[in-house]
Amino acid sequence: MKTAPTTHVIQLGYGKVGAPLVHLAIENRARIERETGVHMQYAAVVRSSSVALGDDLALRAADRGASFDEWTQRAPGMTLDVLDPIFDRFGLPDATRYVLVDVTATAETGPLLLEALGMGIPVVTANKIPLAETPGWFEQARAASQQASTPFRYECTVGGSLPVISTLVDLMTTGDTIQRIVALPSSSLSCILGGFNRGLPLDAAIADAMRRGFAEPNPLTDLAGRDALRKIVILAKTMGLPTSIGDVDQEPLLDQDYPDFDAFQGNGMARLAARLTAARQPGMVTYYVGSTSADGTVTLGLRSFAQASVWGTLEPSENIFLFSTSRFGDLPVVVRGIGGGPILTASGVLADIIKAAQRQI
Ligand SMILES: NC(=O)C1=CN([C@@H]2O[C@H](COP(=O)(O)OP(=O)(O)OC[C@H]3O[C@@H](n4cnc5c(N)ncnc54)[C@H](OP(=O)(O)O)[C@@H]3O)[C@@H](O)[C@H]2O)C=CC1
Ligand SMILES: N[C@@H](CC=O)C(=O)O
Repeated sequence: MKTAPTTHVIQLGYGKVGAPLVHLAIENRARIERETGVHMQYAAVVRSSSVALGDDLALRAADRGASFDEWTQRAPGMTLDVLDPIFDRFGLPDATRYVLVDVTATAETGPLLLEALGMGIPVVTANKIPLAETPGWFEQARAASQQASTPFRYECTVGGSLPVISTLVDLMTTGDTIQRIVALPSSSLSCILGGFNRGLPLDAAIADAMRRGFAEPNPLTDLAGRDALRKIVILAKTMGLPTSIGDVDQEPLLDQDYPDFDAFQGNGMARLAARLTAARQPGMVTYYVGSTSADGTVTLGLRSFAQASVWGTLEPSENIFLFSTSRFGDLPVVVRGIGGGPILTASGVLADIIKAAQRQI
């Protein structure tokens, strides 16, 4: 029987999403190979200052739960030096198949991901920051991917594991024209405002979003709408719009910048609760909603919808994306569901790794 070539996974990040990702990949390895022909091994897991090399380590990590202690100090910075020990051990990328996976929450990985794409190494990312916040990054990544047919997959940057980017790309590549996307893209804000809409106190709704793993490492990123903003920018860029983060007409959710979450608790929390209470109207639900239109208008802010509309049927933490297109006419294509959270996001990243290993762009 012909043996499938091995795809070596280099994973940046081993946090709330990264840890379950290793587990899912290892647990489902035989099934993945049987059903897709992709034989996957871990080459390395890289953290902020340490690295664990080799599939055997990843295997033992999966056996032992979420932590393993065989991390060694890694080269500082985020340049190709970080990957050198991996290439020394498993071979150079021209002779070895790799997929580079970013499940960190930092801009630091951006240059390395671009270098990898330039070397023909497929990139999978759930990290929105380089795509949305680093000027020109998304356009460079997409060009590098298209020029050499190197997969660049970022499904989980928007809507977690929901098929949002793939739906958008499929609509566009088959010649449909996207007129407008309206979206509730933040799982945290859906959880928080959905809970609040149903009468949960704001602090309890925020605690729920954090407990369920929706929040970013700094939860103020979600509460200030920055994470939702990143997602709307990624949708707009995927539509082919030249949108930068500063171009979005954003209604801020918080009354001021807070240095950290502790500083927000207390007065900040009370002021946000008062604002959301004031926005309440009988028979309506209020969410933090983004939209991106073909004419280049991109907006984000609090919007109220009739309880009797699809918005009134959303469960707290559900995302919804409504794509209005020329072909679909009056009835938009709708993608909705709970896509965020560590396990679901990890499953979406794993699906992207398999597609990248199959060279799906
Ligand atoms: N939670 C969710 O529902 C979803 C999350 N995402 C995205 O997934 C990503 C990961 O989120 P989450 O797991 O919660 O984040 P965590 O903060 O839990 O984990 C981040 C990981 O990145 C590592 N890291 C930080 N800087 C570097 C660096 N320079 N090089 C290598 N590793 C680094 C950290 O290392 P160390 O362990 O040393 O601290 C940590 O392991 C984020 O970008 C998030 O937006 C996307 C969709 C949904
Ligand atoms: N913090 C994000 C996680 C997924 O991207 C969110 O709340 O949606």
